[in-house]
Amino acid sequence: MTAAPILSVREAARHYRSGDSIVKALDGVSLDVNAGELVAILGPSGSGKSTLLLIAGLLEPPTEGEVRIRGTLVSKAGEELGRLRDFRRRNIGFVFQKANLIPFLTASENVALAMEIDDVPARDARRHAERLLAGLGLGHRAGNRPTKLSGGEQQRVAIARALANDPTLILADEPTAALDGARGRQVIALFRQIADTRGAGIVVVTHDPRSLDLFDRTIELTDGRVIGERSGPVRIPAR
Ligand SMILES: Nc1ncnc2c1ncn2[C@@H]1O[C@H](COP(=O)(O)OP(=O)(O)OP(=O)(O)O)[C@@H](O)[C@H]1O
Repeated sequence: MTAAPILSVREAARHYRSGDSIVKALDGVSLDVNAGELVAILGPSGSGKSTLLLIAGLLEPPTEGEVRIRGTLVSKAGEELGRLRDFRRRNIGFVFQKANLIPFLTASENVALAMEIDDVPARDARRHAERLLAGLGLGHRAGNRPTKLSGGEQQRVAIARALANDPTLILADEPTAALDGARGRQVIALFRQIADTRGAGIVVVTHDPRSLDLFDRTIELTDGRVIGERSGPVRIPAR
């Protein structure tokens, strides 16, 4: 028997009313992501990339369509998502363009907090946070506050925080936008490693063509619809 995809979005639409007109932010998009897969979402500004992540991440309900996580129907049109808060915290890790760390907490406290909210005892949470940070090459930074960290380091702390509850699905919205090319690639390489070693399904919205060779698949959106899908890593020709 083949396992159900980690994430399955079916015919998802999200329409917003804007004055007298309707904005079709998403207009019938389907997407499956399997364990260990790293998928890129590409598309021009306003094409619906963030909306797709919000729906996949159970932060917004679709206006039409449904979302399954590991085969279980969790979100569909018109359903309230408040009841899924715990489910979301345990199963889905989010990484955003800005790291959004809490400025008065150290790196390890920021990561530990994600576990303490989930009732992990503080000492265990701190120990696990330090292990995660060390695994991301930040062991020496665990005691630093965010202002003492570079942009790339802050983003790695945010990734450690997203990994804290060992999610099966990780959703990242332009996580490398604030980073230079080399640091951006390091972040995507980290996602590649996490997909390979933990079997997480990972979806990354990106504008950066330079790291596309690290992805298993790219999906291109325009005007809320999928206009292209490519399997297999994109090989970037040497210049
Ligand atoms: N809450 C909202 N109310 C009304 N319109 C919205 C809302 N959220 C998004 N939209 C519209 O839906 C469309 C898709 O937005 P979305 O943020 O998903 O695009 P995006 O591809 O992520 O863009 P960007 O690359 O600029 O972040 C846009 O036209 C946007 O203005």
